[in-house]
Amino acid sequence: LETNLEFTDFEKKIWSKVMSYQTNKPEEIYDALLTLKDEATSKKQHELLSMHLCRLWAMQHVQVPDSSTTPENYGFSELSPPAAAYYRCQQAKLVSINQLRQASELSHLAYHSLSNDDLPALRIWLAYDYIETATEAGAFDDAIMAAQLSIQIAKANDLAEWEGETLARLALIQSALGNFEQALSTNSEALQLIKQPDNLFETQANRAYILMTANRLTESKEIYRALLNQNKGIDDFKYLIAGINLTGIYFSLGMYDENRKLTNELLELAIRYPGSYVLAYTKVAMANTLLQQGDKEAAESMFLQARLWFEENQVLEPLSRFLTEWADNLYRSGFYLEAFTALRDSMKLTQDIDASRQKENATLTNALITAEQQKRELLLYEQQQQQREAKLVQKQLELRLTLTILTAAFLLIFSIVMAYKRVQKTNQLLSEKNQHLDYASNHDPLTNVYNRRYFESFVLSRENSGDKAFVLLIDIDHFKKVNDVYGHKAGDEVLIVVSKRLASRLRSTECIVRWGGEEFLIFIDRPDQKEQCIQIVQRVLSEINSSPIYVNNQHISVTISIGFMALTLETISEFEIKLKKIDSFLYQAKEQGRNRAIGYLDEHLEKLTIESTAVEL
Ligand SMILES: Nc1nc2c(ncn2[C@@H]2O[C@H](COP(=O)(O)OP(=O)(O)OP(=O)(O)O)[C@@H](O)[C@H]2O)c(=O)[nH]1
Repeated sequence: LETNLEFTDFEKKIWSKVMSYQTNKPEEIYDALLTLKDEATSKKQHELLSMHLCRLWAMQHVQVPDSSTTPENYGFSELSPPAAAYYRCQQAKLVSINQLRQASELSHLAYHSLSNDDLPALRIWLAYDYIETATEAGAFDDAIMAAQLSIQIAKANDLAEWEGETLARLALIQSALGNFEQALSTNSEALQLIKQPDNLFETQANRAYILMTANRLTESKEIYRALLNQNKGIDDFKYLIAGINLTGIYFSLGMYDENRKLTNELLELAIRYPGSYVLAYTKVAMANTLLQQGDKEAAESMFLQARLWFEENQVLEPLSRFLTEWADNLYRSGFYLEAFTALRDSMKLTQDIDASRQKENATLTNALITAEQQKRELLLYEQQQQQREAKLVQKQLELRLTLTILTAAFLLIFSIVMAYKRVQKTNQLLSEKNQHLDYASNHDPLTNVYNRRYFESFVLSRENSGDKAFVLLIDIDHFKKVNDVYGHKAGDEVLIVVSKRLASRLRSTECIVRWGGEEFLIFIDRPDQKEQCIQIVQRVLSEINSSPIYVNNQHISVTISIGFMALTLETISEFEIKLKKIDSFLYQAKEQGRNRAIGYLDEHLEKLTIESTAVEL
């Protein structure tokens, strides 16, 4: 279930600065941490840094509340709901103004607001802090869980000293639960890891205390004696702490002489620290010693002085224990009434403590509920954030999809248009080509008049129409000579000019056909009258012979001979017979001297010869 518990580089930097508390003052660490502000990039990094800044600020401003400094000043995000780091900051501020009950509530809240998303460096700090809060509230399960988390993260980061300190605290919890063997074993583990002299002293004192609680007084006594020897003339407080506990053991073991000697020595030393807890504790030891010696008055006075200190400083739990011992001692010395009073006071105090514990428990429960609510809020907030992000991504996707569709549609339309244009162009080219082919298949390439192929289909389309027509078959006279004299190319030119001249007078209903080499056919659809046919023939003859043809700077005079016939369009075979007849008329025209026309104006009339401008019957 656990995520990666190793510190990142950023966390390591923070850690090394905050752990320099033995050589640096809080304000120095505070300033050192400020230099890391720009390196915090994520929200969690900001929270970790802000928690330490806030905590160090509170340490510098103990008993001087500064309402102008809100948590937001430490970079806690206003956007997201408060998190564990924020509560730890608030806790530090409450401690600084001595609001310990509220501070302890916030300690609960801070620890229970932790999530796997929080940085290991924040989690280890808050977990360790919480061990004490939870123990004081009697929430031993919570305390053990917090200790385990602290140990786990310490192990993941090779923080031996931290792991040792946590184990030392865990041992005390185990001892309080009556698991003395486990407590001693945990304490041994701690002793192997701890190197710092202060921590080492405390852990050894813990061991002696556990042994004392387990009623292993001789072992306990040896440790206390060793600690006493180590600190004599070196550290008064350590000497006093070890000494006070040792007097208790001497007393319990009936070693009254040693007890008296030590107690006197301790009191002499403790008096140098008026108002201190060590003085109060020493006075309790002294009171018991005096009572044992029979000096009841001095003993009672001494105990009262100590009792006042405990009451003033609300250190009630040890006081209730001392009262019980005191009552026991009074009873043994025969002061039954005093013993009863002391015992009654002790019980009253125990009741008060229990009530206070219950309050503390209620506080803890409240804190748990609040933490759960906060976690839910945080989760909701993150979900909303994720939803917002997801929506954004979806919108971007939709936009991209729309763009893709639009692009695809555009490309499709574009390609369709292009394909359409290509088809159009191809169709146009094809139709042009077809037109061209059509033209080429129906026309004579030299003169551009219709060819015989066209005429055949034309006649076929008119088969049996019964329409009247006038057909002229024209042949250029002595054309071979033109070729011979002026060249074949000039001959071609002559053919072109002749065809143009023949076509110049034709109407849309009339057509001209290149019939052979120098032969042309003129087809006149539904001629009006015979006179008009004669005029046509005359006009055709004069159109050619009236002016020479100008080719290659030379004038070539040309005449034509014509065979003609006015006819009715019936069957093709009949038409072919008639064409042969026309051909024979043409032949006759040649025979009769050329430059003339011979034919029928009516199939039933006689043959007619037309000479240039004159008409001969
Ligand atoms: N330059 C040219 N000459 C052609 C073409 N087609 C046919 N000819 C020539 O036309 C001439 C026809 O000669 P012939 O049929 O002997 O008759 P002719 O010389 O016209 O004499 P008559 O018809 O008897 O008056 C031939 O010499 C062909 O070579 C052509 O397309 N171009």
